[in-house]
Amino acid sequence: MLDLTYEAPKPKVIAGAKHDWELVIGMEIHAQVASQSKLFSGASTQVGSEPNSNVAFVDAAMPGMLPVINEFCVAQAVRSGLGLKAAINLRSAFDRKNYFYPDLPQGYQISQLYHPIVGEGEVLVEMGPGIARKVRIERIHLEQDAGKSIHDMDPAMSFVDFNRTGVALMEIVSRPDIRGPEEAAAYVAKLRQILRYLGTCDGNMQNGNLRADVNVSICRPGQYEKYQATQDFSHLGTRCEIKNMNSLRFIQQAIEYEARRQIAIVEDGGKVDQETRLYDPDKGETRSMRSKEEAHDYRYFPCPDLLPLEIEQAWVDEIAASMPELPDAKKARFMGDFGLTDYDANVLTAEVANAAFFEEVAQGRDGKQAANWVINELFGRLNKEGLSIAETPVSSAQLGGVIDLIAKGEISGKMAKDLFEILWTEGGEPSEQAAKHGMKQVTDLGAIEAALDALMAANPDQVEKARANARLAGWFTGQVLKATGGKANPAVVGQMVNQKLGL
Ligand SMILES: Nc1ncnc2c1ncn2[C@@H]1O[C@H](COP(=O)(O)OP(=O)(O)OP(=O)(O)O)[C@@H](O)[C@H]1O
Ligand SMILES: [Mg+2]
Ligand SMILES: [Mg+2]
Repeated sequence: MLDLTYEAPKPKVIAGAKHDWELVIGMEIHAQVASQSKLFSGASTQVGSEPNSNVAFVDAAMPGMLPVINEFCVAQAVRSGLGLKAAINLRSAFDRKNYFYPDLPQGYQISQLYHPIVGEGEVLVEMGPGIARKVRIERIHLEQDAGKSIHDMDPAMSFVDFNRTGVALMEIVSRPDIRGPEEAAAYVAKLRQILRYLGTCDGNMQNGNLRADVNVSICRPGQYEKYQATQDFSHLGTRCEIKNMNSLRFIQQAIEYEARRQIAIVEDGGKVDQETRLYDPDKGETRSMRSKEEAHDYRYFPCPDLLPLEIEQAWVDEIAASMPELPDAKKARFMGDFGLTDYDANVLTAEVANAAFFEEVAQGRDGKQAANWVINELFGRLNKEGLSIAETPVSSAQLGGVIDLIAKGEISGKMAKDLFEILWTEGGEPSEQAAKHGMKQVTDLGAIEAALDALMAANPDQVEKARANARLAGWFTGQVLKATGGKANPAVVGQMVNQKLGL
């Protein structure tokens, strides 16, 4: 495997009225666990069902109902942890996080504050070829999602849908190692990519399947290094937490706005209050939701309904043995085995299904050529039509067939594009379609020779001129190509012309 060595990108610096400021960002990502049933009940996690149709008695907090842990959700959390190179805690425990809200029938959320299932890990976030930052993961804990309040159905009433109540979430908490808006977006994108490779979260941000709480603070240059050296947070500024972001673009806008807001406060001699804020994309600003003083007292305590969660190392090892190849490893392998550029390798490994398709096309063929065809022709066309790779009308075998015809000199690169178009609309076997549509280049030496002989016989003066001046031989090549309707292979014709003219 190729060893990718990286240098760290520079932190973003914002010039205030008085000083330069650096950004410090830490994220809490809520990722919905990909699972058929909920964390503590057998109710379905299906989205788009009739409201309140996927609700077990325990989800609705009926008296006397007890939660039963879903082993598959635990396995998914372990798999996610392994994917982030994190320590797996063989013993973890659930706590009650108490608060009152209409979409939370229990009046508490079962979460893991003190003993999360996953400990420290890391994510490599690339900011360009050879430039990447390691973002440390502090922990991943399992918790229940809440239901959904619906306020827009009736002007006078509110409704509540408990279908999402009790669905398993992983809260993935990073250290404050992210140093700018672009890095923050790249971090979320990378995490999403890893989870999708692992199959532990669908990562559909629009549906809120993956959402981020973004913690932002500012500090003077040099302060962050002191924090890094000591892990002492007092070197950093006070953080504000922007809740529930589910768009990479808005995450960047919110961070930028929030940093400038904090800089203005501090340069004005004020102090940043630690508070929870919301981003309003229409106004492009964050506003306060609640300050530290108003913060919930969650009255955390160990959930008496659940025993501590004990898992065995052998089970963790079993999960580790079934891990798929992850994005960084796949990218390095594509660059090494297929000679791809950093850019092409990123594009081809962005989604695991795309990577698999590319590998089928590239196997036993020229990797760079396969990459060009997959990225420029296939992905270009899929994008234009709004189709996913699963819906492609041209299979990997068909695309491979097109590349083989070019490699054998049977069709030209230009014709190959026409052939691709035919396969896209009509389907069929590439070689047969090329023949049927008269695309195959004449590599039949007999046919080329006959055309050339006739041409030389009809133009004795041209023959003489070309023998005296080799640069005029190209005329014959051009004429033969014309005579064969552009289907002769130019290299083959050129060679034969030289040979016949004795050049
Ligand atoms: N000075 C700071 N600047 C930016 N981010 C910070 C700073 N200090 C801490 N953070 C980040 O804030 C996040 C804190 O998340 P954590 O889940 O530990 O606690 P919380 O936000 O207090 O609790 P809750 O889960 O109830 O929101 C982490 O991602 C951490 O890296
Ligand atoms: Mg948190
Ligand atoms: Mg938080």
